[in-house]
Parts: sequence; C-alpha cells; structure tokens
Amino acid sequence: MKTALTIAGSDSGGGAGIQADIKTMMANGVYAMSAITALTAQNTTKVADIMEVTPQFLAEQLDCIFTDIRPDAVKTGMVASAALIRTIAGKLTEYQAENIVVDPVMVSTSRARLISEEAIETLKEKLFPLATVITPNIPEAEVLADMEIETVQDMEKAAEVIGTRYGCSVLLKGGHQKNDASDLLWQKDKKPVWFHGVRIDNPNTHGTGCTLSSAIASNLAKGRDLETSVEAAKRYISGALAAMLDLGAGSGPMNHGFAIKEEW
Ligand SMILES: Nc1ncnc2c1ncn2[C@@H]1O[C@H](COP(=O)(O)OP(=O)(O)OP(=O)(O)O)[C@@H](O)[C@H]1O
Ligand SMILES: Cc1ncc(COP(=O)(O)O)c(N)n1
Repeated sequence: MKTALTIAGSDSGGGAGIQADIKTMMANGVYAMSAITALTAQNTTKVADIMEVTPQFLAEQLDCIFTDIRPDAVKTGMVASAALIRTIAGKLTEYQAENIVVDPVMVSTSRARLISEEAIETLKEKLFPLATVITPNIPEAEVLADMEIETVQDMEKAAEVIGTRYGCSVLLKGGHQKNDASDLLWQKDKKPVWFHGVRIDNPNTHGTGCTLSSAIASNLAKGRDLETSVEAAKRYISGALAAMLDLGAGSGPMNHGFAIKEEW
C-alpha cells in the first residue's frame, strides 16, 4: 500500500487540518500518517485557541515517521511559526522526501489568522523550493504575487509570478471565484492547464483547501503525475462537496466518506 504524510494542525471540529487530511488520504486509498504542528480549539464558527508544538517535538515526530514507514508523498498545511517551518524544511531535506505538496495556509474560513508574518517569509524561502507544487487560494496568491486578482487573466499572471519567483509549480485555486470553481496549474516550461469545476451550491466549504492538497498528495503517492493527480483530486473534492453534508452553525465540513459504504 502506498503511504502519505500530513504535516499540519489539528482541527478539533474535524473538518479541516489533520482530520480532513487523514480522511482524504484514506478515501483515496493510501495509508495516512501525521506530524502535528499545532492543536487548535476550533469549530465551524471560530478558532478559539492555538497551542503549537515545539520544533524539537515536531522533529521527533518526523524522525519516527521517516525512519520506519517512509511516506511516498507529503502534504504540509497549517504551520504557524518560522521555527517550525525551518524544522520541516530541514527534515524533508535530510530524508530526501519526494512528492511534496505545500498548502500555504494563512487564514481560516472562519477568518482566524493561522500564520505569522515572519513565517510567510520563511515559507517562501525554505519550503516552496522543496515543493512539487504549492496550492494557494486567491487571497494567498495575492499576498505571494503582490497583486490583486479579479479576473481569469489576473490568475494566470499571478500563478506565473509565484512560480517564477519561488521556483515551484503552482496550483492557483479558484474556490473564491463567484461564477465557477476552476483552478489553474502553472508548471515551468509547460502550457498552463485549467481544471474546470462547476460551482456546487454548498456553503459548507470548511476544509476544502486541506482536502484538495491531501487528495493531490495521495495521488502523487500512487505514482500518478501532477496533472493527473490534480484532476483526480478535483473529482474527489467535487464529490465530497456534492454530498451536501450540513453540520455546525458556521461554514461546515464536507463528507469525506461519500464513496465509502456505510454498512458491513
Ligand atoms: N462551491 C464550490 N464548488 C465546487 N468546488 C469548489 C467550491 N468551493 C471550493 N471548491 C474547490 O475546492 C478546492 C479548494 O479551493 P478553495 O479556493 O476553496 O481553497 P481554500 O480557500 O484554500 O480552502 P479553505 O476553505 O480550506 O480555506 C478548489 O479545487 C476549488 O475549486
Ligand atoms: C488546523 C487547521 N488547518 C487549516 C485550516 C484551514 O481550513 P479552512 O480555511 O477551511 O478553515 C484550519 N481552519 N485549521
């Protein structure tokens, strides 16, 4: 069985972070492992508190994982501080990790800030160069490309600026667009590819970013190329959104197990 690792924060509400990642990896047929960067006290309406692990404890988790069950792919999500990002970059380099998907998580759907200013700089400098692909949403891409994004042409320009500036492939996610949910893949020396998604009329989108990046990592772990992995991940997230789960008072989680049978 192929294996995947998520390096991210725990969401006590179960919709995003480590919990979304593990559910996604399992539903995509790979064995899931986790290295936790922070605990969040969180539900669909708020992030009430955050407790970070120490860089040393994160390093110990990564050592335990890589010296026993080697991940075929790695996804990183919420990493709030520069010291933790440096630890991750150091360990991924030390163990020559492959198929790395970096989701540059900055702000939650419930509008809580999940990364420090200093850490954004460290992400750019240390983690992006190791990434097979990074997966910013539109607000994150605006920060990374220093430009406003309103049109499809703006998305194409921003993806090129980010990819060229940081030396990695970029999947610019269009979930924040009004009319559709189309994502753009930019890869060096290749024609940009659009993944067209029909907007599903579901306000419950907590954890969509975490889920998409984990689904991409799961497919890379299975040996698929990046384009095929994004295509499969899009199919998976569309299914999870279309299942129309409706839990909690805020923007709720998706049904990650929509394709799993309920009775045994
Ligand atoms: N209503 C929707 N219908 C269909 N696909 C969607 C919808 N909302 C988001 N998506 C898709 O979900 C994926 C995640 O995109 P999005 O832009 O929402 O990321 P994000 O903002 O990082 O997510 P998060 O909610 O975790 O912060 C993308 O593939 C996007 O196209
Ligand atoms: C631990 C953790 N990681 C990531 C997110 C972002 O997900 P979303 O933007 O859907 O709230 C989150 N809310 N919590």
